[in-house]
Order: sequence, then structure tokens, then C-alpha cells
Amino acid sequence: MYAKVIVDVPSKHTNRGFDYLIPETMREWVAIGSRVGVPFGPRKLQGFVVELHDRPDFDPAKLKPISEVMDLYPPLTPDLVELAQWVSKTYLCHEITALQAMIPGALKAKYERHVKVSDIHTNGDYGNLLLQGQRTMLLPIQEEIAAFIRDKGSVEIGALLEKYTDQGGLIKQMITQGQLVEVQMIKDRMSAKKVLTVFPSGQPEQLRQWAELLAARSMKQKEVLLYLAEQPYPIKLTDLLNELGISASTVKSLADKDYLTIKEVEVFRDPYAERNFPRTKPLTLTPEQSQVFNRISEAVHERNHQVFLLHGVTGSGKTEVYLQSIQTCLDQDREAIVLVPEISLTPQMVERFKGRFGNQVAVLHSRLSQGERYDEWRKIMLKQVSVVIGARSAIFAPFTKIGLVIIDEEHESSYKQEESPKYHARDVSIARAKQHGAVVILGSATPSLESMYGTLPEAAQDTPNGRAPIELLTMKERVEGRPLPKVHIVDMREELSKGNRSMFSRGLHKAIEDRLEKKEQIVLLLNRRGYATFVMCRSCGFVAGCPHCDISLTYHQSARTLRCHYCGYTEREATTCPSCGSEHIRHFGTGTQRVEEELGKLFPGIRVIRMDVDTTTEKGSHEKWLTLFRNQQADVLLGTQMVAKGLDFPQVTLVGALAADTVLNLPDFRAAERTFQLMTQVGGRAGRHELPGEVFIQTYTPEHYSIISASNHDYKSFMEKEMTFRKFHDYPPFHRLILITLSHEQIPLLMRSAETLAAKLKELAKSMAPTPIDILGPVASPISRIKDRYRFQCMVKYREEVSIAGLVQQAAATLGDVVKQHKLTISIDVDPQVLM
Ligand SMILES: Nc1ncnc2c1ncn2[C@@H]1O[C@H](COP(=O)(O)OP(=O)(O)OP(=O)(O)O)[C@@H](O)[C@H]1O
Ligand SMILES: [Zn+2]
Ligand SMILES: [Zn+2]
Repeated sequence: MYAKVIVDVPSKHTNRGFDYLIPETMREWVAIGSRVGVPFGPRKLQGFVVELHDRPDFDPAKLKPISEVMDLYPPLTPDLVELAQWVSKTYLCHEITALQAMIPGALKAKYERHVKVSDIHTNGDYGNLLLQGQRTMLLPIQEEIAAFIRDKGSVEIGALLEKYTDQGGLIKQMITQGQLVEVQMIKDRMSAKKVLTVFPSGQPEQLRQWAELLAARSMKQKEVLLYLAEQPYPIKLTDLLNELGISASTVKSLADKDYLTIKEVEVFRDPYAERNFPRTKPLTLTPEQSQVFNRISEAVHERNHQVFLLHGVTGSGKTEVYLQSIQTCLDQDREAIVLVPEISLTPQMVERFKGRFGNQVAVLHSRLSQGERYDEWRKIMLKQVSVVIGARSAIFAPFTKIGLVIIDEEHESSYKQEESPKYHARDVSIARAKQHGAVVILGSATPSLESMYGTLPEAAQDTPNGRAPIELLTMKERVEGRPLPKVHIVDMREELSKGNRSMFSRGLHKAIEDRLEKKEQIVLLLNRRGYATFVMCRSCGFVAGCPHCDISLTYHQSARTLRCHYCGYTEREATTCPSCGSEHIRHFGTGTQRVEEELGKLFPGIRVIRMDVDTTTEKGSHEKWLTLFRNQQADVLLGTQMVAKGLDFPQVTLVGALAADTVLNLPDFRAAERTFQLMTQVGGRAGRHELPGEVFIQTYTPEHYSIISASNHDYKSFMEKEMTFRKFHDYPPFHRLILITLSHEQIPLLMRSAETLAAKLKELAKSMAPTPIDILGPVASPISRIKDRYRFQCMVKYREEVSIAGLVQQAAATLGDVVKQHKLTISIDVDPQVLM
């Protein structure tokens, strides 16, 4: 038997697998999805087994054996290995990149250089070395070093040099003389956590007898045995010590007498261990909910792959439908994956799932420590859970019998990964569900145009080899007939003409006063993108920009610094203009910090919680702020997109969007869609329970259809207008896009390359006529320089039914030499969400 292995070669990634022999001793362990260590040239590298077969490409005698199997169980299931091929083909990335994205960071290989004592030296067989004239007497210190290494098997070179600080020269000598050999080791970044645990050796009766037998002066030891007799279970050593206020030596002496044993036991690092989630029972569904639930549950029972789009207004109770659908899936002994946007993976969301399914649930998101993530993932691996709720990458959970995949807030652009593999979790979910014959629910109050298009009859005819048709399910009403909030559009131009220069319109100002009086709560949204504070000179118009990127610097009040959000470049706030020397240089625009200040001035005593990137970097801070707000220890929750999504607080009756058009002005064809979604979502936080809600949208473009539709809760009219716009311009969902970005330090070389690429693309596209493929560009990217590299882009527009991957790859390959010799970078983004 041979194994085909995709190897992690950092310098030259390839999709080609290499064949290796499986040594007799490893037969039991090597399977598809195994992580293995293999020799590759002079090195040893990590790789994944993607196939087992008995017909190698090469002369089997020349094949090298696998040198190491890294795990007891393969970390990837066979269906994930297959999915990696799909990801690689669809998003034009290397298979190894896709495979790496599927395992937790803790398992990504870390290569270490170790030394070990050479075999010859170990065996004391100096004969050969003598013959070669290499036998050298070792100095006593070298003997000591050799013994130290031999004792441990192998030692990492850095660690060795640290221990024997002054012996660097002698150690090097031992390597050149062959007494020590260098080996490359593959190390995991993380391992299972082990805890010393005390196991009583007998039943309570027995333990009491042993306590009797102990000498009278061994009071403490007696105490331990009697304690264990009361609670005859294994207990963590540290807990026992704390409980009885004794020292470890007391327990050790009992272990020496065999009255108990102390063993290392593997434990899970549980991020939610301290939290107690009250169990909830299924709610009685509303008629709309049951109609939707019945249809889903029927499909789950059929075990056929099927995709639903659940369009339910904010507060219509989509989560309850998810919960009950998951129960149906679990009843059939199948597993469920729930994806939610990172940003809305709040304690509230986790509580709802843990509350219903208890410790059958694993949670995966990026705010966990690497160890916690690894342990949650191992729970899935070891089949200790059957539901996982997590951000984007949780779609790669190593489940083996998936019955249901739910993507909540399916319209969120954060489901698209911006670094390679640039996959869209929504599309990957559908691909994975297809493998398992599983049902997919795409849920949203504001479905993406792509998903909605999939439900239209014309789409099904349009895309013969494309995506499966999607079945639309609708919930138009909030639970218990609660009304959707009343929405006011405020024209900020008019406010200004009436002499109001504040960032709060008169209407919103009054409403805030009113809620403060009634002790109800307020959510204020200040969209960050395009609205960060920048510094400008009012005398000459100079704007402080990043010296390495084509972007203005953002002012951070707390540190009084200017920072680049792309490369991290930081400089001190200037008091005079570097260009003209004027003192009239100051920061413009409204950041969340300024809103907070202004609130304090206008409403003395107001309690504000501010949530933005600055206040939520610390682990657990997200949770902390939301808990404070829920416990009504603040009047206002002020923040960026973070406050717009998924939150369900009964006391919130007022929502203000301070600057609705910040997104609208971005150079992106999805600007209107994003604006509509954000306004609908944030408005949806108001009046979700008994108290009715009210929303103020402040804007400079009150006539825009995205804002008018959002204020009328009218998805349909928005969708129709937006579809017309997209169709007219050949944008998605009618056409698909591939964005190719080239970057280099020198403009002439970059432009030449971009033109070569575009020409090749056009030539290839022509050869595929009459299928419509449009090549746009090359043009400078909207952000034309990042980290001192200039950027140019080409856009490919095509219809779904054409297979375009080969064409793009072929065109990119014509630049192979420039990439190699001049370090040109080519980045390919299929279905791009951000057009920067
Ligand atoms: N059948 C039901 N009976 C009573 N209360 C319900 C029922 N279903 C849901 N609820 C409650 O209604 C509120 C809104 O439900 P939920 O948060 O699930 O809505 P949603 O559709 O997910 O909203 P959003 O899209 O805004 O996040 C919650 O407090 C939930 O507990
Ligand atoms: Zn100036
Ligand atoms: Zn920069």
C-alpha cells in the first residue's frame, strides 16, 4: 500500500500529491486525512494523506517511507479531503492551503531544528569513525552534553545553546565531527492539557479502615482518606489541596502506601466552564414558525440535500426555528453545524444553544485561546458533541454524519475569507451539505441578492450546471404580533439649515431625553468604515497619509497618535502642518470616541458603553460590555457594526443610526445592499419585546431607495430595484466576478505585467466565444498602494455556466517568470466581496 500525500512545501506549493511507502508498523494508523511527517529532499515536512492506493507513479523501490504519523485519529475526515479539492478548484488556491484551513491553528506544523546523538556514537561503535580518522576524544563537558541529549532523545538547538551558553563552539564541533546530527522535527503548537488527578484505591469502607490504621500523628493523611471516603470519585489534585488546606507531600505519602494513585488525566480547556446555562424547553411555535419548521423537518427526514432560504423579519423567531430543526436532526442521530458571523457570536447566542442542547454543543470562534479552540475541536473529533456553533471556519468541523447546516445572517460579507483560501462559507456549506445529503438553512431578515436570485424560477434555467435551486420560506411577522418599529428618516442637510450643527438631529435628541427619563435603553450605531477620523490642515488642505500605503491615517484619541489600518504604521499627532506650517491642523469626522464625548456633554450623567475595535480587543471584553448593558448598568450602547446584529435586549426601545450614508458612498456595487441590510438590522434591535420601538436614520441622502425601503421594512421593493440595477450593469447575481490583483514595488514592471495579463485573458476569452466573458482593466486598484507595493487589478465578468478557472490560471501562468524573478504577487479572488 502507498499513500498519496499533499506536502506543506512553503516555497513552491503545488497541487501534486507525492507517493510514499507506508511502513508495516504504521499500516493501522495511516488513513485518508492522516497528518504525517515525510522526508522531502533533505527536510522533513508535514503533509496530509489524500489517497491510499497500490499503483505508485514511480518505481516503488525508489519511494521513501512515511516517517511519522502525527495523530491517533486522522484530523480530517475523507469528505473534508474531498472538499479541499473542491475549494482548491473553485477558489483557485493550492490544495494544501485548503487543507490547512480545515484544521485548528494548534495543529499547524511548527518546524524545529533538533540535534540528537548520532547512532554510531550512541551504540558506542567507534570502529567506523576510527577508520575514517574521525574518532576524537570528547572533552568531559562534551560527554556531559552528549549524555544530556541522549537522555532526552533529541533537543531543540536553541534550547541546547541556552543551557550550555558558553559551549556554542564545542557543540558546533560535535556536529561537524558527526557525533551530533541535526534533525528537523515537526512539533504541534499545542497539546492536550493534562491535570494531576487523585484516584482513591478502594471503596469508602476500605478507605475508612485505612484511615484507622494510620498512626495518630498522621492527622492530615487521615483527613484525606476520610474526605475521599465521603466522595469516592477521582478529584483534581489542586482541588483536593485547596479543599483541605494541605500540602502535596501529604497526598504523595498516601500514594506511596498505595491508598490512592495520582495520575495525569487529559482535560478540555472549556471557555464556558464557569458559566451556568439555564436549560430551556422548546417554545410553542407561532403558525408562521410551524409552517416553516414543518417543511424543514420534512426535508431533514428525507435525508436529501436541499437548500432553504429562510427570509424572516427581525424578531420573527428564526433562532427558535433553528433550535427545533436541530432537535429533529439530532433525533435522527445526525449532526448539525450552525454558522453565525463572528461579530454576533455573543454570549447571548451561545446561551441559546447551550441552554437548549447543554454540553452537546461545541463553540468555535476566534476570541477563544488557541488551546480552547483546539479542545472544542477535539470534542467534535472525539464525538463528544453533535452540534457546533461557530464562525466561518466551523463549516470544516470534522463531523461525519451531518444532517443540517444553518447559516444565520447569510447575507453577511464576513462569511467570505479575505486571505487565501478566499472561500465563501455560504457556498462551501452548500458543497459540504451536498456530500452528506444534508439540509441547508440560509437565514436572514435581509437575504443577499445572490441567495434570493437562487429562489427565482429563472435562476434554475439560467444555471444548468450551477447551484441547486433554493426553496424560499418566509416569516413576515414578529412573534406575538409585536409591531416592527416606527422608522423616521432625518435629513441632516435640513438640520444644518435650521442651525443644528450637532451630530444628533433634534428628533433623535428629544427621543434620547425621553428614554433616559423612562429608564429605557438606547442603541446608537456609528458605522466605522469610511468614517474614521482623519487629520486635515484647514489652511492648505494637507491630509495626513500613510507613507507606505495609499490611505489616510486614522486618529486615535486615547494615544494621541495617527495609525494606518492597513500596515500598522503609527506617528505622533502633529501640532503644526508638515506641509505649510499652519497651526490649523486638526482631526475631522466623527469617531465613536467623539460621539461618546458629545453624549456626555449634552446629557449629563448619561451612562454610555462604547463598543468598537479599541474597546473590544481584550479577551472577554465583548461579553463584559453586553452583560453590563443587559443588566441595565448603562443607558446607551454605542458602537460600530458590532451593535447592529443579533442582539435581543427587552429594554431597548430606541435605535439611532447616526450616519446612514457612510457605506452608501463607498465605490462598491454592493453599497446600496449593505446600507439596506445595516439599517434594517440595527433598526431590528428596537422593540423586540413588550415595549414598542422607534428608529431614527440620519442621512444626507434621504431619497435613496435603500434608505426608504429600510424605513418601510420593505425588502421586496428594495430587492426589485436592486435586481434591476445589477442586471443593467451585469453585476452579480446575474454575472459572476473574479478579481485579479497584481502588486509590485515598481510601477513600470507592474503596469507591463498587468497589461500582459489582461491581453492574455482577452485572447483566451475570445477563444471561448460566443460565451460572454468580459475582461475589465487593467486599472489601478481603489487602494493603489499597500505596504510600499503598488496595486493594479483586472476583473473578469462571466456567466455561471462557463468554467473559468482554467482560463484564469492559464493567463496567470504567463506571468510565472516575473513572479519568480521579480517577486510580482498575483492574488485571485473568486466572487469577491470587497473590491479594494
Ligand atoms: N414561538 C415563540 N413564542 C414566544 N416567544 C418566541 C417564540 N419564538 C421566538 N420567541 C422570542 O422572540 C424573540 C425574537 O426571536 P429571535 O431572536 O429568534 O428572532 P430572529 O428572527 O432571530 O431575529 P433577528 O433576525 O433580529 O436576530 C426572542 O426573544 C425569542 O425568545
Ligand atoms: Zn497646511
Ligand atoms: Zn500603511
